[in-house]
Amino acid sequence: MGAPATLEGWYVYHEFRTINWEQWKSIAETERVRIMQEWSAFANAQANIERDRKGSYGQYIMAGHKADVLFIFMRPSLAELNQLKADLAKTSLADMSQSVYSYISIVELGGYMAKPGVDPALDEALQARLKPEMPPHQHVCFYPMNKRRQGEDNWFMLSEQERREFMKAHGMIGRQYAGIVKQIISGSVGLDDWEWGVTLFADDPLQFKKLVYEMRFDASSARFAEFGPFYVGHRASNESLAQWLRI
Ligand code: VOV
Repeated sequence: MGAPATLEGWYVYHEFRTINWEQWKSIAETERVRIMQEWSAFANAQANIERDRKGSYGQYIMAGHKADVLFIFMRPSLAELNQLKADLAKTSLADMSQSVYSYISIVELGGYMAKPGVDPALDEALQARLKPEMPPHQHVCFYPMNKRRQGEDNWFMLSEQERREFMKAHGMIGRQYAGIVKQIISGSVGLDDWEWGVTLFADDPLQFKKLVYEMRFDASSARFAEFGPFYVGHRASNESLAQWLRI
């Protein structure tokens, strides 16, 4: 036995924030407009970096009490994500909000996704999955998860063959959602509190429920998966974020 080979791509930083509404309402309209203009410049700079294929960026408005907004950043290095954390903190919108949750991980693919005899660094399709552009879908869903280590249900004590079979069945369910739900699986063992971060993208949020529920009945989730909190939201352009915040 031994750890299976994995392929890693960009580091991922999910930043969840809530707006300090009292403070936001207490400032002048002109100041709110200035803050949102400043934010748009920040977000546009992120979009340019994405266009240059040096990272990726998404901004979302979140449902429920857990967070108001989610910013997702991907970069080649952790140090770049740490710089981004500071750049974000220096914006005026950061002064009007606070971090309520964050998640650090790295885009991960099973090593057997590599084509035999082909250098993964030269496989363009693989590289596009390891360094993904933020999918354009209208909705996002994030949750962290572990694979169980309990009695008979210990994922990490299975043989490679067994794990492969479980993941094959898992992949078959996922494939039925091709073009409907896109997943970015990021590994976080040694990086954050759970073993993986799951980020799903879909135009119709109902499809998150359908997919996650269907997977619950598959052994790889039914027997082995443990889940953290779920976050769901919709994609926000600079204009729609400003509109959402308008008093
Ligand atoms: C959109 C659907 C979708 C599709 C097509 C899909 C396919 C695949 C394939 C083919 C593979 C294996 C190769 C690899 O890439 O590693 C995986 C791998 C993985 N998945 Fe997945 N998954 C999906 C979706 C999908 C969901 C919704 C979840 C959350 C589980 C749930 O119950 O809530 C998930 C989890 C994972 C994890 C944690 C891993 C890594 C496990 C490990 O031990 O390595 N995944 N996944």
